[in-house]
Amino acid sequence: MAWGWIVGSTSLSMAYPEILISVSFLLSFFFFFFSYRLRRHKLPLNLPVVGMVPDFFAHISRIHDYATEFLAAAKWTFVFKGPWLLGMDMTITCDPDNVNYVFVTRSSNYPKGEEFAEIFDIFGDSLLNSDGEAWRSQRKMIHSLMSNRRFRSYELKASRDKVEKRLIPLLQGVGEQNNVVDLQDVFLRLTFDTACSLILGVDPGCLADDFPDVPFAKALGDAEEVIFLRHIVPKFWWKALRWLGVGEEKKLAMAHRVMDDFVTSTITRRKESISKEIGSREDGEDDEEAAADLLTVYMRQPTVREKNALEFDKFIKDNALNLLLAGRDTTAATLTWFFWLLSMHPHAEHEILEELKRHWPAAPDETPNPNTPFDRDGLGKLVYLHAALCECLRLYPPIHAQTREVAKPDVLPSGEKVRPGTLLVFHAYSMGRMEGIWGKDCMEFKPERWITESGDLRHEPAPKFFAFSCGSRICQGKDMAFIHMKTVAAAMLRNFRFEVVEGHVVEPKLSIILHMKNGLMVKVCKRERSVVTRSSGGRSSEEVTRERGDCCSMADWAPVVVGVVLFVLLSPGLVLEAPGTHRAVDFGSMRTNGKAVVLHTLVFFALYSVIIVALRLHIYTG
Ligand code: HEM
Repeated sequence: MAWGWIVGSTSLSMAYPEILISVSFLLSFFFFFFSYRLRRHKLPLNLPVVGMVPDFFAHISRIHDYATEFLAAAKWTFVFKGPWLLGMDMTITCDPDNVNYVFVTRSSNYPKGEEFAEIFDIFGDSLLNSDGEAWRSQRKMIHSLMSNRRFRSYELKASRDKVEKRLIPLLQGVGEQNNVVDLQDVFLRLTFDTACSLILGVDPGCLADDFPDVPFAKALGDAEEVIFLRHIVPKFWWKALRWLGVGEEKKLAMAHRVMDDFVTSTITRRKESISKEIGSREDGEDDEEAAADLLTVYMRQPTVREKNALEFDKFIKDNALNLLLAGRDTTAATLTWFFWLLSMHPHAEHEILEELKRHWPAAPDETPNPNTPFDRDGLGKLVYLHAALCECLRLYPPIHAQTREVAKPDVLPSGEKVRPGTLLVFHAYSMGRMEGIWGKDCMEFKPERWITESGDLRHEPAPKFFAFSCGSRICQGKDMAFIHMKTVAAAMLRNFRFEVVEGHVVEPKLSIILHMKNGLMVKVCKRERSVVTRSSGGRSSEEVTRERGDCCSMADWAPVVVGVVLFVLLSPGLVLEAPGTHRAVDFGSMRTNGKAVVLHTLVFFALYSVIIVALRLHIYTG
């Protein structure tokens, strides 16, 4: 074997070979022992040189559950070791005290940072990417736009319009033709049309019977995947690819161009028409019927009209893309997980339908009723629906993790010391699944936990319910998101039943947003008067993994089995007597070749890591 030649070709002899043999055996033993113990305790395996990266990649197909397991084992905070010298160590936490400390109490010491801005470079100098004064002034402006009275009523109207005129007729068509449809795709199209209408005042018509190709939507999906990759590969690697313009980075550059072209051309067209509109109206005259999207509201502000064109364009362009991402993907992802959860929990679906019946008294006739009779107050009465959405966001937060940098050395409430250069990762997904935070039933979907004894909605503090972030950077679209999601869910559930296609596997996609990897394939059936809900044919990836129970136990034993087999295979280079050759150890004379022992051990570790990674990848990806 090549390794045997390498091992044998070194020449340094050492006295006391027994010590080296013992060290080698001890190392191997500890390696087996700790790797086995760590896996039993669900902690990642930390290897020399490569750190925990092989273990991480071995579990990448179930990355969120993997993080949940090791955070639970580590009591909510864990220092993840990257390869030596690459600066990829990170402190991962799901401890609400740490969240409160970093996002609220001492937020000035924990900026998003320059690395975040670089990773999210396609969003320019937008709100999402900035810190300090630049962030504060943009946040203030966006807050004033989103709380504008005309925008607030337009928001509800636009949302209802899309549901009544597009979504319900489309689903009705799918149901009548007995077709199967991907609900995730439907929601992404719907929320893209709605977000464009609300932000830019145009409807791209993405949600249509023929499901047209939408380059912007595909580009945004590609960008989300590549930005996720930037988080998990070494910095120098993705930067080199970006510089060379190849691989995934080329995909991102192309996606960026498509998105930029769309936003720029739309804004240019809208600016002209809004200017004409404003010009044709007398000063101070306020037309209640006129469009009141964010761009229009922004342009109608007297202070903005005085701004120079460059300042204006920069603010709008940088933030439009930011808001489209914020508004489209988060809401669509939540709705997708929500409908999947309902398909698995008929009781919750039944409760929502009962609530809808109470507040939507007219019984549906033979044809689906597209009209959603809910205004802001009406939606406010749908407490159970709201609770079910919160429960979905607890278990499947679309922004599954957030990062922060450290400005000055500090100690977190959990006791971890942090200093400049430490990357903090707050894993919202794990936070919703910790027994110590949500109780023994934390893994169950129970909307009831959000309802008080008096029937009101239970408020949970933001550091605990972290789906919308917390502190000064809490999501600005939370209200808007609930209005839209409740309008969509109420209309869909009132009119249709959804059956997840038998055997469809549901699992998260590797992306900055928690989308479903395979979408959500469903059959659409018209809702009958007597509501009969059925449990779903779809299965979660966790269920699939559970079904492969033998594989899991095999995964637990894999480090030990591989270690023993590898050691036996490698042993000829270490222990066999071979006069005249330069083996690591010549048992005949008990002479040891020092370099060869080191090499032997390194080869052992390297092969061990590769085999374990390959094995685990095979086991978990099937
Ligand atoms: C279920 C739906 C939504 C969820 C779960 C959600 C969650 C979040 C989270 C976790 C953040 C913090 C991100 C970060 O700081 O990196 C955020 C920020 C933000 N969200 Fe949302 N969001 C949702 C919907 C929306 C909608 C519909 C809008 C409006 C178009 C919106 C607008 C924003 C904005 C402007 C920020 C930036 C706030 C800042 O940095 O000061 N979000 N959102």
